[in-house]
Amino acid sequence: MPVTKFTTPEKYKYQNGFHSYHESEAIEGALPIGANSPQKPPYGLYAEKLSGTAFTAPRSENLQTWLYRILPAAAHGPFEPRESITYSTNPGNSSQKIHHIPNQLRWDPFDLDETVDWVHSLRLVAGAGDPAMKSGIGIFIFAAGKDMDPREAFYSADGDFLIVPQHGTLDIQTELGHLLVRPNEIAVIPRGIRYRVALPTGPVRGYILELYQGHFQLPELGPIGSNCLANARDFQAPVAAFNEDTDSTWHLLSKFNGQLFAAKQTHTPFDVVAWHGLYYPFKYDLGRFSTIGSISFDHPDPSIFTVLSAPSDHTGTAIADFVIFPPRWLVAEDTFRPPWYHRNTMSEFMGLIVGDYDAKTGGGFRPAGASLHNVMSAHGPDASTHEKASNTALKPAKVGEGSMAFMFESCLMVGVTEWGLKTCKKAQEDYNSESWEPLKPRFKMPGGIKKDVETGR
Ligand SMILES: O=C(O)Cc1cc(O)ccc1O
Ligand SMILES: [Fe+2]
Repeated sequence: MPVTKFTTPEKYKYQNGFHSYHESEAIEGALPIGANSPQKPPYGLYAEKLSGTAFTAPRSENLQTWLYRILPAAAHGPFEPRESITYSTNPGNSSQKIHHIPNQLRWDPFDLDETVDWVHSLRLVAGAGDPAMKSGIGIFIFAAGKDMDPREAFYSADGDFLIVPQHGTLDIQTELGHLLVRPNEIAVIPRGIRYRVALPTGPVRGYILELYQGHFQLPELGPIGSNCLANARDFQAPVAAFNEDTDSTWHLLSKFNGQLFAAKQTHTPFDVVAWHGLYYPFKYDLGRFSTIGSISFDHPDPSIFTVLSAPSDHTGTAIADFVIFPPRWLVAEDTFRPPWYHRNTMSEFMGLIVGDYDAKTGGGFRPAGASLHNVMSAHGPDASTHEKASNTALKPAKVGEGSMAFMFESCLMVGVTEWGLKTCKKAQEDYNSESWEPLKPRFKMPGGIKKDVETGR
C-alpha cells in the first residue's frame, strides 16, 4: 500500500516550491510591475517590506517579501505586556527553572486542553539559547480547544515556528494567505508573520520547534543526487487573500523574548492584497517524503530521513534538523535492523504523531508523547526490541506501517523546563528500568573459559 497523501480542499489554493520566488495577487493588477515601491502602488495600496534576513545577507540566503496592503503593519497602538506572570517561554531567561540533566526522559501523551486558544496553548518543554541573542531553539507542546478570538492576530518576534500537528486540524489565516494543516503535515510560520489559528475540527495537539536563529533549508543530497527525501515541489505556500475591515477593534499579540504583548488597532491585519518574495509561510505533507535506506547491510544514520535542516555556522552541524521515520521497507541482510545503541553529541527530542516507533516496542512511547536523549545520553532499542530484532528472520519487512515518528535533533544541549519535568506530570519515572536496565549480558568467552572476577585473568 502506498503512503497516504493529502488532497487539497477546494477552499485552499497553494503555490508549489521550496525557496521559490513566489508572487500572488488576490485582485488582478495589485502587484506593481517592474518596481517594488512605486510612488502610488495600484488601487491605493501601501507597499511594505518584510525582511526575514539582514538586507545584506548573501543572495542564496536572502529572504524578503514585498506586501501590498490596505494599511501598513505599523498602524497600531503601543504594545502593553500581557499575562507577564504566567506567559514565560524563553529557555534562557524564564521565570520557571530550567533543568540541564543527563537523564534520558520520556513523556506519556500530553493532555488535550479545550480551555485555551493557540496563543495560550504553547508550553515550553525544553530549549536552549535565548531569543534575545537570536540563538538556540525552543521546543513546545501545544494543546488547544478554542479558536483564537476572531479579531486577534499573533506573531512571534523570537523565531520561526515549525509546527507538527498530532491531533486535529489547524486552519491558519496568515497575512500572506490561508494554510490548512492536518496531522502528518507540517507548517513553517517564519518570524514576524502575523496569523490567526482556528480549529475547524475541534481540539488540536502537537509539537513546535521554534528556531531563534537562521531558517530551515532542504538538506544537501550529496551522492543521493537531485531527488528523494523531501522534494522542493511538494512544499506549498499560500496565495494572497485579504479582508477589507478598517473600522473594528483588533488585538495584535506579540511573543517577544518569550513574553506576551498586545497592541490595539482599528483594522484587520489580514489586508494584504498581493505579495511577492521569498519570505513566506509554507506547509508540507509528510506522506510525500521519498524515503531511502540500505539495500545491502547495516543501519544508516537517520540523517537520510531529514526533511528540513537549520544549519549552524559549521557546515554539516545543525542547530535543528527535522527528521521523520515514515513507513518503509527494511531489507538489510545480516543486520541488526533497529537503531544501534548510541550516544550522540547532538540532542534528540522525539515525538510520535501516530502508530508505533520501531526502536521502542515496549509500549512506553505513544502518540502525543515524547522522549529526550540529551547530549551524550546513552539510548537505543529497549530490551524487548533488542530480543526480537536479534532473533527475527531477516526477510524484507515493512516497518512503521500507518505510523509517523519524528525527531528534532540539535547540536545544542537542551534544558528541560519545570513544566516539562514536573508540572505536566507526564515525565515517566520508569523509562530506564523499562527500557535498558532489563538488558542481560550475552557475552560468552570463547571456549567457555571463565575469567576470575577478582584478578580479571
Ligand atoms: O534514537 C533514536 O531512536 C533516533 C535514531 C534513529 C536511528 O535510526 C538512528 C539513530 C537515532 O538516533
Ligand atoms: Fe538516537
